[in-house]
Amino acid sequence: MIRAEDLGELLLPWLVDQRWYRAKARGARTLRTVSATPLADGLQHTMVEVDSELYQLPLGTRDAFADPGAVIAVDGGTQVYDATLDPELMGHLLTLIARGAVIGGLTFSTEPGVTLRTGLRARPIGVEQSNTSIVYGTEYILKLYRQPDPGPNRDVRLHRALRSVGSRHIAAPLGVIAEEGLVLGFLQRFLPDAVEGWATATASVRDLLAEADLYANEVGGDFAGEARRLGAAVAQVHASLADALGTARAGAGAVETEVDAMHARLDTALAEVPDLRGEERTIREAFDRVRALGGGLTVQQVHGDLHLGQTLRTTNGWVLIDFEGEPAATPQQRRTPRSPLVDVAGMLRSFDYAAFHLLAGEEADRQLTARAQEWSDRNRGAFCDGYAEVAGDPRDQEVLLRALELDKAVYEVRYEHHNRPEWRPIPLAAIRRWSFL
Ligand SMILES: Nc1ncnc2c1ncn2[C@@H]1O[C@H](COP(=O)(O)OP(=O)(O)O)[C@@H](O)[C@H]1O
Ligand SMILES: O=P(O)(O)O[C@H]1O[C@H](CO)[C@@H](O[C@H]2O[C@H](CO)[C@@H](O)[C@H](O)[C@H]2O)[C@H](O)[C@H]1O
Repeated sequence: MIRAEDLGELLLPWLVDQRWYRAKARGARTLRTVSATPLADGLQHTMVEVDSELYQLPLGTRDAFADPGAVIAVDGGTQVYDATLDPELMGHLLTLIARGAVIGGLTFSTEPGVTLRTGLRARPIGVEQSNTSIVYGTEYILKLYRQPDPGPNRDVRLHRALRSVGSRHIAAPLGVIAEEGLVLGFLQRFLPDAVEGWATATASVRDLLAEADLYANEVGGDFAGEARRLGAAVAQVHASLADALGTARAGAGAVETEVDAMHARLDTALAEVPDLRGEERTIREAFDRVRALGGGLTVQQVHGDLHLGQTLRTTNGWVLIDFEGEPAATPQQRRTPRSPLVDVAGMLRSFDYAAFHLLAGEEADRQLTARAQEWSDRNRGAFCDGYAEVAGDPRDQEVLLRALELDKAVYEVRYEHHNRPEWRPIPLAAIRRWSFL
């Protein structure tokens, strides 16, 4: 058995370097192996506690692993590495799910009625992610939650709920890996023809910025039709979630709690990012206007962390992925029903990101800024039009929508500050633009 403690000195800096390691700013000091389960020759499933937070770490061991860059440590002449990078070892996981295996405390299961094909070539998806996903052939994708949530897994629960009412806008859930009630892995249908919404949207922005003399509706890569269809798809997902899991009326007390939470998130962001201070008053006023709405709000389960990177355009329309909810929220907060406008606000912010990301860090150019603004307005509008074709027009709830967008932008300023400082000007500039309205 490999004990993470024995690899401590090498494992800790490696962990802090991983995109999925959440407490980057704090670093990592202590390490404890919580469970170590051999799953196959050279594959050990490991749960470790890093400074009292639980992480999932499948470890591989070989005399010499093909990718020397992936090696974490050498233990008595054997290389120890991140097993998610080893196609053969990841192939075992699919076999275990297909068989419904139980090994130690780990259970592998398929969803009712699902029969899996095994022996498919496994490959890591290879994009920067919060978790780690492995693709099997062109058929399945397995997400391994790096920091699994205690209690019911929201991603799995919401996918099952959407599946139960026949939603066309998700990738079908196929199987689960769990340990003592903790969901560690989620297998879904892979959509091989899918293109990320972020990629298609930003290609369209590039087209526009390259065409000095054409308007957004005249360039080849106009995105407004897609933005409208995406708006309709998001509204349909909201309707399906309401069908499957119900809606509720959040009374005045719950609205107060929501507004207080926005202020608290702003307090945290202000303490970490002083650049926000100039905008504090405008943001707080926008939050407080929500208190005056009275009458309460209709709330339900929503996506919770919706942006263009969580949308896939397939030949059959738009699909939403990753229903874990906002990474910075606690599991309890993520489970609390919220207004569907939370997702609308997330998408509207994302159109603004797509429009302005090419200009971040550049000397302000009035012409390019105006073009980016044109793209943003056109596509934000089209998204709301599409949403309104299926449900109420989100723009009719202007006060709430504005507060939620600002709340999201504050979250983004903090997110970028810690993860991509060069992108921090994108949400900051958006907040400043609103400040001058
Ligand atoms: N069903 C799927 N079919 C095709 N690609 C997918 C599918 N699910 C996820 N992806 C790809 O994997 C990436 C990461 O998936 P996601 O669920 O967002 O993981 P994470 O929680 O790690 O961010 C997505 O951005 C998308 O490119
Ligand atoms: O890792 P997740 O997908 O759960 O979400 C986190 O990372 C996102 C960045 O990948 C971040 O999204 C922000 O950047 C996007 C462009 O890369 C943009 O489309 C989003 O609108 C913007 O919020 C997300 O906020 C964060 O939770």
